[in-house]
Amino acid sequence: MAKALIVFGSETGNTKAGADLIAQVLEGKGVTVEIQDVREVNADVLSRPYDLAILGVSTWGAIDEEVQQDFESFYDGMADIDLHGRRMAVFGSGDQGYDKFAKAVDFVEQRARKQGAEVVTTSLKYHLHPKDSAERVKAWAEKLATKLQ
Ligand SMILES: Cc1cc2nc3c(=O)[nH]c(=O)nc-3n(C[C@H](O)[C@H](O)[C@H](O)COP(=O)(O)O)c2cc1C
Repeated sequence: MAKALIVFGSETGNTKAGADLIAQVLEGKGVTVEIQDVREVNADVLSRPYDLAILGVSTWGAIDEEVQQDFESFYDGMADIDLHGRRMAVFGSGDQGYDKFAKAVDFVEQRARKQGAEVVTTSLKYHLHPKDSAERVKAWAEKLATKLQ
């Protein structure tokens, strides 16, 4: 059975809600999912033998590679990890009212690629709570599940 890791950083719960929804879809497809709050892990967790690591990060300011505050040390730690051979995907909540919508997702995706990871699908960005984008979020998770077959 495929194993996926989801690590999320979430200030007000919007990215966490996405993580929960994605986990629910993957589990429904028979994937074993471990969800971790980014405050509880460091980037070394990405070296463990998951079939897919999914990173969820929200955006609080979009300058100088800014990521959600709890995610900062994990993001810094990613720079020291060889991710060749690792399969990853990235998602996160933002607010479409900002010029740079959900930019932290791009920063994390770029870092994953730079460290050698294969990013298996286009990163997912949604506005605020995923309830208004639930179908799109679920479709994204279903696409991830197909990558694990
Ligand atoms: C001070 C502040 C700055 C923010 N900056 C951005 C931004 O630059 N781009 C964006 O898309 N959203 C921005 N947001 C919106 C958050 O990303 C959005 O509320 C998101 O849903 C929070 O997700 P979380 O609860 O998972 O942390 C900002 C919010 C606050 C309060």
